[in-house]
Amino acid sequence: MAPRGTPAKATGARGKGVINGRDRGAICDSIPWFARTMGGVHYKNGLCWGFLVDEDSGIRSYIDDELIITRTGGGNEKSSEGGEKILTQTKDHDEASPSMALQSTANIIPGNKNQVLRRKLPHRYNVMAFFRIADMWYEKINNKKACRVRLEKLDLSEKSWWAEKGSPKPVPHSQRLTKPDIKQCPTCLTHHPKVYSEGWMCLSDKCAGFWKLNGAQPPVELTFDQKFLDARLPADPEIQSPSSLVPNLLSTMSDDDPHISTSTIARKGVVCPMCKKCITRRFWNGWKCTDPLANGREGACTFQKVMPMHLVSVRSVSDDFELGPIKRAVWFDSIIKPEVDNTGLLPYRRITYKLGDAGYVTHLMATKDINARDNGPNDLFQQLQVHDLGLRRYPLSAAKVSGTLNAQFAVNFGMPYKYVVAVDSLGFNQAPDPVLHTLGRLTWATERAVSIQGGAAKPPNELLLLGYFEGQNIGYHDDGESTLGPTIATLSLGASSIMSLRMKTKYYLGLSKSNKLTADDPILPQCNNRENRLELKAMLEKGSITAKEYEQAWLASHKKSKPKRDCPDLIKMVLHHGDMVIMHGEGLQKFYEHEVKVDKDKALRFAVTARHVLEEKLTEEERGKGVFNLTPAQTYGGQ
Ligand SMILES: O=C(O)CCC(=O)C(=O)O
Ligand SMILES: [Fe+2]
Repeated sequence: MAPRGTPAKATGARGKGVINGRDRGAICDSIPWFARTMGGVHYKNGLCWGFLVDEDSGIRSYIDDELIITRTGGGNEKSSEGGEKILTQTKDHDEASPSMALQSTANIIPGNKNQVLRRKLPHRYNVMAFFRIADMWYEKINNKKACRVRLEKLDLSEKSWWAEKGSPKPVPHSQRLTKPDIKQCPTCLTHHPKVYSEGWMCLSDKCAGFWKLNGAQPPVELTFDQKFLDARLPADPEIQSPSSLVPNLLSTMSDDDPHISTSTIARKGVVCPMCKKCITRRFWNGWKCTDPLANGREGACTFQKVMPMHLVSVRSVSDDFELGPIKRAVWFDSIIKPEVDNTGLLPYRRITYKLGDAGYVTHLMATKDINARDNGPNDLFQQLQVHDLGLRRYPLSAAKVSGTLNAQFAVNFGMPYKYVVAVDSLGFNQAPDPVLHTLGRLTWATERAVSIQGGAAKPPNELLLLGYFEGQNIGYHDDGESTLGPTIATLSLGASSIMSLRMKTKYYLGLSKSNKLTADDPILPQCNNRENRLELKAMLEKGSITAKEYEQAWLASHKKSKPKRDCPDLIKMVLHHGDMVIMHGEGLQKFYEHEVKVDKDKALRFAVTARHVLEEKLTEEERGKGVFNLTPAQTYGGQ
């Protein structure tokens, strides 16, 4: 469909745009009115705030210098014949009507893969201008009802930056046509504009005459009526945009504000004041437009904003009245009942949760005295903030949305640990004193937690330090099993958190996401439908049923068990400042997963995790990084 005046081939836009979005993750992090990593519309509190129109803008979409016509909801999928994406879901109610009633503004982000605009756009994602929803109606797309909107640019006096080079100045708003052709439906009596030049249609989804052209189904390809495209609502100075088009977050934060440096708002992205690129908060102490890790692929904008990192005290992140637990646990009634040992590792209380052959989780609970000793958790919490550790956020290795970063700030010392993030590791000889003190504590905890169970642990040769700003968590994951030894020890500092552990869904249900029976299903204790699974497996092994009969009986019994989707949490622990957790057993990472949720309004937490990376998989140089010699002061004896 090529309405009058639209060039057939993409031509150059006259301007450079107002914001440069390289990837969707950075856009969503930096622009408050488009914080949606999935889908084309950002809804919040009942209103539409932004539309992203990229390659799949859907059938009968339209964009020009002042107007956009798009869909508000539903999912797209490639049709079975391939090619054009088709509508697969619709919404019963439309989300655009409150925005229209309240005359709120919305913004448009076209991606450079958009074919409808036919303009060469300067960036991968581009921000246009403020628009308002001028019309809303229903159509049928792929035989499903879909809500459509027509948005008009708010300020018609200025030529749009994305207008074609050399295009004429816009006609003054006062001289514009104000109404398209409008007709009343003889059946439902509502009024609708003539949207398509092929003829007027009733656009009320409840009407018997809905979406019919002279009583018959309209063709799929339709052409917008030129009057519908030309009409503009009268100018209305009352309609104001609620925020700046180019967010200026930095102007709202004072360097002197002691509450801001690790706050939720301070880990948002910013728009570079020099080159207008959306930049995420990748660095512990601020934003840099060019990431040294990108090796020049990003251009060379020199903008950086370094935030003074105000010291967060243990007091301000600790709810405990006298700063620290006194040998007590919060009892969550975990499904796995713990063993409690008050004497074996004095002054710690040791709580161990056993998960059969898979392994065990030991929680060492610190005391007020442990925390207050020299170079103890209170000192370490402060020292880790004072030293420049090089903490930063890394791209998430399995990100669905390009540019998504791991939530936490990380730095890796010793052998490279590449499981969660591809972190470039520093040798232990570059580790500052407080980091070596944490290594001393974790080496002690690793050895003690395993030897008290009659085992022998390999000492750690890798340390990952994670910094959690306010509101950051780590979702369910495992720490990987192929390159790591079986013991993983973590020291918690600062804000308290809840660590939970559950069986991976694949083993809990015995079924993958794509409904395939899990091969070599271990049928672990606490898994769903365990008795029946064991019985069927025994029958299969005896040869009393065939593999096919097994599968059929298995699926039937699974369905009957009415399973929950995910395994309930088997272990839940409150990790206080100074506590250590030791996970031991390969099966623990293979069959189970863990998550940590930090007290949500607390400014800061560090988690320091020591692991043993298997050396066979590493190069000579990498092995050298894991060698360390602790001084007597850095060596910990459990006090
Ligand atoms: O924050 C924590 O206590 C645990 C972190 C963790 O699970 C990890 O680093 O893999
Ligand atoms: Fe982990």
